[in-house]
Amino acid sequence: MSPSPEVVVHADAELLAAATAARLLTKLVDLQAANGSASVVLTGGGTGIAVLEQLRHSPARDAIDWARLDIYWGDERFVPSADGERNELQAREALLDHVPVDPARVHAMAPSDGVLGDDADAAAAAYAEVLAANAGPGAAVPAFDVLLLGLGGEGHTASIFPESPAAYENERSVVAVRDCPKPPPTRISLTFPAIRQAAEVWLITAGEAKADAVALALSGAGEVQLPVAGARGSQRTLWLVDKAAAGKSSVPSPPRV
Ligand SMILES: O=C(O)[C@H](O)[C@@H](O)[C@H](O)[C@H](O)COP(=O)(O)O
Repeated sequence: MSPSPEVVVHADAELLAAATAARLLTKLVDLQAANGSASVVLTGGGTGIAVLEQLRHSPARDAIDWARLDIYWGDERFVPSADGERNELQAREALLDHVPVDPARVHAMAPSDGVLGDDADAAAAAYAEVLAANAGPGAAVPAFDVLLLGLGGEGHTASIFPESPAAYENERSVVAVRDCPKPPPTRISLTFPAIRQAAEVWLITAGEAKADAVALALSGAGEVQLPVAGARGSQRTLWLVDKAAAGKSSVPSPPRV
């Protein structure tokens, strides 16, 4: 696992989303130049979707070769495919339906009205198979280049909630989670072992409501009580936060504008 998170603080939520979009764009362009392709794991939540919207509007957007980008999700709400709560639907509206991605390289998690029916465990197992099919030799999960995550006020990330079974999962790469405190209650989520296969994990969060979780995570809280603390990349863990979310942490604030 990477060393302690690097923290970058931006003045406000809008600047955070714009700066993160610019950072992601440059990262993916560099990866494609070096490796011929790139992979990214998207997150749900308002901040994660705001980054995608900013990326859509970037004048440099098509510097990314969208056809050579593998796209995954860190978690999904287990609802019907047309339900606006779906992270995939929100990501498509924000960005993916506006750029020429290769549909075969967009790996969405199953909806509750798909071929697997309303069986969240089957949906989780199916996604684990997708990950394994796209992983390197002997690996169960691709070595994602960049894995984006959001943060809940009580410390959840992806759909790993405090003290939940998913927080204790050390074998499977994908699990169904139920009775989530953040609606909708049933979700599909990557687990810590899967998240930690990513070269870089970027945690993106904004707002005063996240300040306690940010401060606790940066001061050494455990991953079961505060799951975001366990979300580390194999090479790098980057926390991209706004000033309000950093308000209770001893991290340098952005320059006065
Ligand atoms: O599907 C989800 O809900 C997300 O994956 C979840 O982990 C989200 O990122 C956080 O709850 C932050 O959400 P906000 O950015 O909207 O606060």
